[in-house]
Amino acid sequence: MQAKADIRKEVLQRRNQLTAKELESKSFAIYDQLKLLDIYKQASVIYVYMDFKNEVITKHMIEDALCDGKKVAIPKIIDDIMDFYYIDDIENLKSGYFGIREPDPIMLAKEKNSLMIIPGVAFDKKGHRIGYGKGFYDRFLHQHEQFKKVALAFELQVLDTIPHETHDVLMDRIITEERIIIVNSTMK
Ligand SMILES: Nc1nc2c(c(=O)[nH]1)N(C=O)[C@@H](CNc1ccc(C(=O)N[C@@H](CCC(=O)O)C(=O)O)cc1)CN2
Ligand SMILES: Nc1ncnc2c1ncn2[C@@H]1O[C@H](COP(=O)(O)OP(=O)(O)OP(=O)(O)O)[C@@H](O)[C@H]1O
Repeated sequence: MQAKADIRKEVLQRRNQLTAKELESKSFAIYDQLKLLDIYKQASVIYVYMDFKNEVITKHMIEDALCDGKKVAIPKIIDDIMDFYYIDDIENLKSGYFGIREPDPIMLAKEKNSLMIIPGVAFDKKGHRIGYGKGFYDRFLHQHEQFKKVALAFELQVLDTIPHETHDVLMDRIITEERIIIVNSTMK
């Protein structure tokens, strides 16, 4: 099996080759599927990343969610710890960690069992995830076990199997532009 670092490099290289048009259309297809899920429709709060580089675009989701009256919480890294803060306007995000747009750390989000929309570099069908290698999501999710974890990824990011460790937290669903991978069928 390939080492995590090799997989990260290879998948990022492939994801970087997507054109702006492909990014848009695939991201819309993913958002369209997410919108149909009961867990999304019923969520009054969503924890979601602000897309950067060639991640699945979340901008429209954030704008729609705020418009629909959902509370939206976005991650920010402070002293090497990731936490989530509510935002009321996407325009108020500021360039932070590695240039990712982050919220002002004013309203700390403290939900325990909300829906979390998770980014990543590579996934496998069993719900394993490789991120940028800093373990931010793993650590956060270990401390917040009750979140419903829905990952967004392009099909090119889903591999048959990826190396995993005991501290890895599994995704419940992975949505790509082609399918929804159900890892945890008991999640409602
Ligand atoms: N949109 C988004 N926000 C997020 C995350 C994420 O994956 N996506 N995170 C999830 O943890 C946290 C930030 N984690 C990060 C960890 C490392 C690097 C980083 O090293 N970036 C370098 C190298 C990338 C590469 O390997 O090519 C860079 O961007 O130059 C960036 C973000 C919190 N916010
Ligand atoms: N629950 C945890 N507690 C303590 N350290 C952890 C935990 N999870 C991950 N780490 C550490 O964080 C580092 C990166 O972990 P890993 O390679 O799993 O990150 P990743 O999932 O690719 O990245 P990220 O979550 O930032 O997107 C490793 O050194 C790992 O030991």
